[in-house]
Amino acid sequence: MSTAVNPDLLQERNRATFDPSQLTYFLYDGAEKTKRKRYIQNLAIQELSRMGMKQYATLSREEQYKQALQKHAYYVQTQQRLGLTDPHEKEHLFQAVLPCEASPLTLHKSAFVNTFAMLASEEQKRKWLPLMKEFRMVGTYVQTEMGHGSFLRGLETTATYDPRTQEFVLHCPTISSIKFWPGGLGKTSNSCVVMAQLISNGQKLGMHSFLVQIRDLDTHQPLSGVTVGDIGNKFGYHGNDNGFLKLDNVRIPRENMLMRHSQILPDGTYVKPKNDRLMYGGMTSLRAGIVGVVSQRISMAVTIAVRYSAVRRQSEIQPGGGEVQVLDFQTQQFRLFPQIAVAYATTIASRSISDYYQRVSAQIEKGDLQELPMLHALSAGLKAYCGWICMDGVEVCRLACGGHGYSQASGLPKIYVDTTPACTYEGENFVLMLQTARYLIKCCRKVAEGEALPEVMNFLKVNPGEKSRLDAQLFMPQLIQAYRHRAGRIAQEVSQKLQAAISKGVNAGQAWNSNSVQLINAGKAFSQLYLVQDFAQTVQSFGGKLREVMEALWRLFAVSGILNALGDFMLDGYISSQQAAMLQQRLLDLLSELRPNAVALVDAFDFPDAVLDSALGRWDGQVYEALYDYSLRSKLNEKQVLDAYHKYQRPFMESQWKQNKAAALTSRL
Ligand SMILES: CCCCCCCC/C=C\CCCCCCCC(=O)SCCNC(=O)CCNC(=O)[C@H](O)C(C)(C)COP(=O)(O)OP(=O)(O)OC[C@H]1O[C@@H](n2cnc3c(N)ncnc32)[C@H](O)[C@@H]1OP(=O)(O)O
Ligand SMILES: Cc1cc2nc3c(=O)[nH]c(=O)nc-3n(C[C@H](O)[C@H](O)[C@H](O)COP(=O)(O)OP(=O)(O)OC[C@H]3O[C@@H](n4cnc5c(N)ncnc54)[C@H](O)[C@@H]3O)c2cc1C
Repeated sequence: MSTAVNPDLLQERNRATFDPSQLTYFLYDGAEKTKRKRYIQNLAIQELSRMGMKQYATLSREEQYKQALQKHAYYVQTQQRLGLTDPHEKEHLFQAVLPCEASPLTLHKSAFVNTFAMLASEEQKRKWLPLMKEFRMVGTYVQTEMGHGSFLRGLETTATYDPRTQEFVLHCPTISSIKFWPGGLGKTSNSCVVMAQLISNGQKLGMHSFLVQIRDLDTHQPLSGVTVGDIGNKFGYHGNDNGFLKLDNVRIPRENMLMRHSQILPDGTYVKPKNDRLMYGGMTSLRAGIVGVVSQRISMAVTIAVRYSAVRRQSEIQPGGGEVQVLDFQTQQFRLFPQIAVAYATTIASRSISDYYQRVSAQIEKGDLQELPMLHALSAGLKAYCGWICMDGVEVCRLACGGHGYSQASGLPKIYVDTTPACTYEGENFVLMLQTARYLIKCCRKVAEGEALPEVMNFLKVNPGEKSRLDAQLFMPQLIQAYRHRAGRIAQEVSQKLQAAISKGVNAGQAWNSNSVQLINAGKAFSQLYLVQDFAQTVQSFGGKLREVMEALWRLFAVSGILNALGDFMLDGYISSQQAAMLQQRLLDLLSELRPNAVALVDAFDFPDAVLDSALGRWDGQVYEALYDYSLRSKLNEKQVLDAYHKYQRPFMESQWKQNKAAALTSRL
């Protein structure tokens, strides 16, 4: 394959008005850490290539599973070999080893060990953490059942305490109570944290967590009373053996209930937790982490689509003027540039929610639970909102690549099927957004009662007759104020509707359901406000040319967000028709302004080609060579005439021939 860089891409890189390495250093915390990231990723990419790893998309389900295990083992061993302790360095390595290739071992650390560490007592941690860390115990987080996932109080699996033997009896009494979906459960895990309804002394005590061994640690055979397996093929995520588990009166010692926050004493007495929401801590941590996962996915997808759009030439703008780069079409810019903005906005939000998570969990460790409701509302809202916009964005990128976007060679289907489950797992997005709305409504009540709010919630003190002062300059404070006003207005309006319904005698549940579409909108508006503010704050920390470009990108994010939900901003007359028309025009101006920097903005993400795994998104832009090479490697091309021709196609053809068969058997027309 040619080693030259495609001249269109070269030209794009030459015409950028800022130095993308400045942005790369921002993303990876400086020049030194960027160098280290590149070292770690290149090492892994070269070693894996020498180990003969195959392209994920060319493998069967079983092969994807096997290769993912092999790669995950390499990931852990390489971490140890290089002595990596920094979580970012581990993440860089992971990205290079398993880019969008669901591994059956992902849940071991992120959900099994982490949840265990959060919910177990010190004594339990001393006993089991070493076994988990050295992979004697390989585990997952087993919560969802066939019949219930969102509604945790509806889970049916029981853990009944037997004081005579000081054991819990774990049991799935019905078909709907079979645990279903947990990652790595089907074939890989020998242990798990199981969420089950605790029953002691005949009392139902709600959902609690238990450490349950499901397979022999040596032979890996399922233990007695355990029925476990893979759930079968899915939309994607094939490297992962999402599984089912049926527990049939399985007995575990009393010490296997995770006892940090609540306990069962030997005689069956229940000791309540200080706050029963602490049980959900593992989910909150993953939700915060998922914002980072989806931001990475959209960053990859938009890198592919923008680079490809710079080398793809199609149609003329001026008759006779020659074919243009498709990136020059306004419609292509309209589709792709907002996705670059989404990629940066969500990346920035993922950092701040992760910092906030760390801060609040440190407070929780010390027994201060004051900020837990805010953390829950924010992590749920951002997980849902970022999940949605990143998933939609990946598909926009795929469609913007035309026919080749539909080929696995583009890398985009692989990214999409890895992004979309983030809207479902760890809390279905609508369900989570309603949790965010629940917090907003509580805050609205506080406003009504004159109580103090956390600083970030002050936007809920809405000035009803307010009019926007936005003009063509698109000043930051005015744009941000538009989002504050809209988020505040929607939340207050739906809060008043709820109050009105309740005072008319409608029960609270009914009132909630009848207003839930608007409640979702309130949650979205709040989450979007968070992204807009956070992105703005980061942009202000940049200087020089980088600041100019990132300010334009931020404006595009803010303006396209308003235009996509124009009704929200205009319904109460906050934004006038003239202002709306001005925003429509300014959006188009921003597209032209950003055009020279589009490639530099995606180059700054610094994804190695092996991570993008895309014929279209290659650094050198040699897309046609790569596509052709990919086709030649299709398994169907291994033989010139396939067995299926002789077995099915030929007999079928012959069955259709009306003329004398012998005559038709001539080999050329
Ligand atoms: C540090 C490491 C980071 C690493 C990051 C790496 C990332 C790795 C990347 C990729 C791998 C990902 C691989 C996939 C993993 C998938 C795993 C799974 O899918 S596990 C299953 C998830 N299942 C759900 O999420 C169920 C959703 N349902 C629920 O959570 C609940 O049922 C909910 C919230 C919908 C309702 O809970 P209610 O029915 O028990 O209770 P109510 O009465 O509604 O709430 C009680 C109070 O508790 C609060 N609450 C609920 N959840 C809370 C929480 N988590 N924290 C704090 N408060 C909470 C509520 O807001 C409410 O508050 P008030 O009473 O209004 O004050
Ligand atoms: C790839 C993948 C990996 C997973 N990994 C794990 C894992 O490791 N461990 C684990 O335990 N689980 C796992 N799950 C399960 C996952 O957490 C659940 O599927 C998820 O929580 C959604 O629950 P559900 O399937 O019951 O959806 P449902 O709740 O049945 O959702 C169906 C519809 O009902 C709506 N709905 C439900 N409740 C409400 C409500 N109160 N208000 C309004 N609408 C509502 C939803 O919005 C949705 O549109 C995984 C799932 C997937 C797809």
